[in-house]
Amino acid sequence: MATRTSPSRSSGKKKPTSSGSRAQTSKQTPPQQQERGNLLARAARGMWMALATPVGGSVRSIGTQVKIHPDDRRDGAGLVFFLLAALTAVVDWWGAHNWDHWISDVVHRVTAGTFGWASVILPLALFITAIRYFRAPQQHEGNGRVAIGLSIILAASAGLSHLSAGIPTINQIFSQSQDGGFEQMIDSGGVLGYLVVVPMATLVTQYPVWVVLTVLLVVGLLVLTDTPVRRIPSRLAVARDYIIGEPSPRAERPDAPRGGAAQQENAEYYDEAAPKPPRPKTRRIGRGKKDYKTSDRPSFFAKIAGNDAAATSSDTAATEAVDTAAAEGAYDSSVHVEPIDEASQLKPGQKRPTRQQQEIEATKRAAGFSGPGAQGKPTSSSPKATSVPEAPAPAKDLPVRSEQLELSGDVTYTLPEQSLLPAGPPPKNNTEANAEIVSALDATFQQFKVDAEVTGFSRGPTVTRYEIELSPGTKVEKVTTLEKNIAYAVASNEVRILSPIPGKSAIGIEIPNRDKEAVALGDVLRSNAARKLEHPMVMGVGKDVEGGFVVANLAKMPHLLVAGATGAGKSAFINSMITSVLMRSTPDEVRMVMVDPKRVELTAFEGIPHLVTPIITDPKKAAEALEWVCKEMDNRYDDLAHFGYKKIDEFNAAVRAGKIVLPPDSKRVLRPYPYLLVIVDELADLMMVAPRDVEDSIVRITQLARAAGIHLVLATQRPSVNVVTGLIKANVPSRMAFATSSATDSRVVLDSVGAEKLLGQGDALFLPMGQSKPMRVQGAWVNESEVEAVVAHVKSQLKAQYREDAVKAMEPKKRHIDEDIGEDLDLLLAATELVVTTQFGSTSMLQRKLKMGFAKAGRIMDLMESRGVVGPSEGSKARDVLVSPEELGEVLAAINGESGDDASQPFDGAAEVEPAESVPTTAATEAVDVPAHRSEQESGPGESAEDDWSADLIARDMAERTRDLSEAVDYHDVADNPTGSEDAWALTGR
Ligand SMILES: Nc1ncnc2c1ncn2[C@@H]1O[C@H](COP(=O)(O)OP(=O)(O)OP(=O)(O)O)[C@@H](O)[C@H]1O
Repeated sequence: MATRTSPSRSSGKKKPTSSGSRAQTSKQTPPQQQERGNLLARAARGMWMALATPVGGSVRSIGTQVKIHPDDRRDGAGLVFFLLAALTAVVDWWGAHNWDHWISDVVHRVTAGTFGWASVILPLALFITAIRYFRAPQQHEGNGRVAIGLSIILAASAGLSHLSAGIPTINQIFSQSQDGGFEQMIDSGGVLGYLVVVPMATLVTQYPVWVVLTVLLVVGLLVLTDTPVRRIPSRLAVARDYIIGEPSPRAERPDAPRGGAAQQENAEYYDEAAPKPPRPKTRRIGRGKKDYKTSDRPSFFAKIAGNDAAATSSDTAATEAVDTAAAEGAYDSSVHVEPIDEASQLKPGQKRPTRQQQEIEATKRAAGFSGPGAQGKPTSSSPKATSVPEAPAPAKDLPVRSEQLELSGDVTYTLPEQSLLPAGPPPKNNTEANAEIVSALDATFQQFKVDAEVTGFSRGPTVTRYEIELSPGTKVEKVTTLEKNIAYAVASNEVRILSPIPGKSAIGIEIPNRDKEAVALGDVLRSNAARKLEHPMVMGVGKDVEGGFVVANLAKMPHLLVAGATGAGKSAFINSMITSVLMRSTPDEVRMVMVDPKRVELTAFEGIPHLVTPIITDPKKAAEALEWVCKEMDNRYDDLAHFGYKKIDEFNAAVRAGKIVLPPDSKRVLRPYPYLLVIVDELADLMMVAPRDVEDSIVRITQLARAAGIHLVLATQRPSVNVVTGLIKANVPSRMAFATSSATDSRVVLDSVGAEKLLGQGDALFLPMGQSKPMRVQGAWVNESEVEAVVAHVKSQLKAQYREDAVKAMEPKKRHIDEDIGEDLDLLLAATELVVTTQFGSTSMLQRKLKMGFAKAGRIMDLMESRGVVGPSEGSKARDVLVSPEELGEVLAAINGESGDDASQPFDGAAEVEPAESVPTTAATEAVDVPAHRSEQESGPGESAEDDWSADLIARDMAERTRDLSEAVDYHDVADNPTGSEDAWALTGR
């Protein structure tokens, strides 16, 4: 029944249902249509890109191959301009407008109607634009220049065409027949020509207009080709040489004297703050090698076509000289921050923010405000951005450093051009988001009846620091206790309060920008701060909270710890660091060892000539590499001691000056030592494999290597005390903390809280050696295509020549395993470790712990006896253990056949060693003696040695953290922090 009634019921409701479904259908129609529309648009776009991508690829492969990261490509737009160029060329150059076809007619009327006779240059302009889109879409500055140059040329040409046609006016044009009028427009300067000429011609006579437009045309050409007026003769010479196919004689004068004409010409590229005019730094490396010369030919043609790198090198290749000024004095301290005001002109003791204060005062005066220092309660005034972030410098060469190493051989090594690192977008100064925050802060102060006001702010790329001034008699704590309310008012939980801002009688409130900006590495390296430094180890760090550029000298740090949670920006920082060094140093000045256990972060740098060994990805080999670095350090020290120098820079200077005289029978050729930069991208991976060896090597290197020119950069995403041990920390004085996952991690890196509140993506606290408080910076960013371009340039100059001894040091060691051990090596190692660490020589313990039978345990015990690990059997009693835990590593190496000539010998030191008096009891003590050679294989399956080891480390970690926490509480008490919050920014630095 139910089955029968059901259809009737449904039929009874058929009408409404169907209408309902219709209604539903009609309701769904717009989204469906929209979706279909989206799909169609996506499909069309996909097809267009499928066409455009191969065209773009082909254009990029012509001449000097250009590599551009897929994210940066603009092939779609490039193809549009390319097709437009082709269409206008067919119509306006090859007379297709006479074909009597509506398409050619429309195109001709649009182009010639707009530009008149100047439409003949339109295809060229469109073609140049297309090429820029294909080959240099990321060079915003260059593209802007080309667009401006082309616009000026088109406007001036249209104007000149209109002049030459006798300046027809609108009346004349339209007084004739309809067609005739438009034809006259086409035959003169088009609409554009009319608009350019007629206003001028009504004011003055024709002749000055001719002059103005001709000058404008020349200016357009100069802008397009990026040619300063002074360089016109040299550019013309290059153009002539290019046309007649002769190399420019200017490029072939590597010994051109300093300060020569060419150099002076270059000087105009630099602002006055730059210490020296730019020249490409060229070095000669490797005897008998091919002579690499920068070709002068591409020049301005290359500039237009988007190959600015080649063009700039050709501009500057005219000069090469060997600088002789000595090093040390010219070098800098470790960190330089580009002041955003005229700090350099301040008198000693004068406070830096004078200009800011003046500005604020001016603002206040304008608003009728008398400040708290003057008359009590502040009235409202509109705060201004107290600093104007520095605009990025143009992409030009850096000045050549005064110290150039005298290198042997015939290879001319040219540093990468600055244009390989394009400029970033100009910094924002004062945005709507800032104004909103200012009013939110003021409202909060009013709400809580605090006599304070926002008097200004300095905007950095990631955060803005708002400056708060208090009325006399208002406690600072009234503002600092409002931290949570301020965070609520500005809808951000990342608020930090600095009380006071160092060097100012003002409280700083740092609030993240809603409209953040990236900091391009190119801009940092072209900043005045970087230009002033000549050291090859100077790196672009980023920008500080006030928008000033921060650069640092890695050699002065002298070792750096980089830490932060995953995704916080460590790898980006390391990429920027290596790229900075590649931009500024030849392989003979800086050599590098790169350890990349993650295997992906540093691969882009594989094969660069600065490398001493191929990039090391195996953590075990990395431990060996660190040992090699220790040996290299020892060798350098031997030389320093032998020749009586204290520092490698002094030794190098003496070698270059020929002051070091070798004994007559010596065959050695003395050469300056390059700086050695050792980069470890994940320290934790190394510490897992061989904690003691790695720690030992790092501590040795960090303690001594500075004078030997060896510098370590250690990065880790696990800044816990078992990775960054107390010893490592004590010897690595400079720190770069990206966002950490906890305040404890922040304390491990910086000895203070603060890093856990960073925003990620390059936001960092930088604590260079000797500074008491960390500085907040936004790390410099270099994208993959920029890295690729720099690496390609460097590799094109020279192939990597790895150091044989370094490569050999990492080859697996030959092992001489005793025959009587046979297959039982792993068991013997595990048993030795067990017996020595427990100091208990019992066969039944071996049976239990290592899960082996009685016969096997007896045999292993005999093997240990024959190697002096345990004494002879004493019946049912446990055997004496003759090796102390301190000697375990040595014994294991001997059994493992790793100790060279003595490998096959039984360990014979045991007899002289007193058995350890007691087994270490506390976790912390045990952890110190944890053997370096444990592995899963070596430990028994039931009670894994790895587990023991982890437990030890956890115990150590706990101990350290407890100590840190207690210190934190002490510090907190001392620091008069009424908020009771350990996280207050006021406490972040010591
Ligand atoms: N300086 C920066 N400017 C802008 N964005 C950045 C910056 N640094 C990092 N980022 C962004 O953050 C992402 C993660 O950065 P990065 O790979 O360097 O992190 P990480 O700390 O090395 O992480 P992991 O330890 O997992 O490798 C980058 O892909 C990038 O989008």
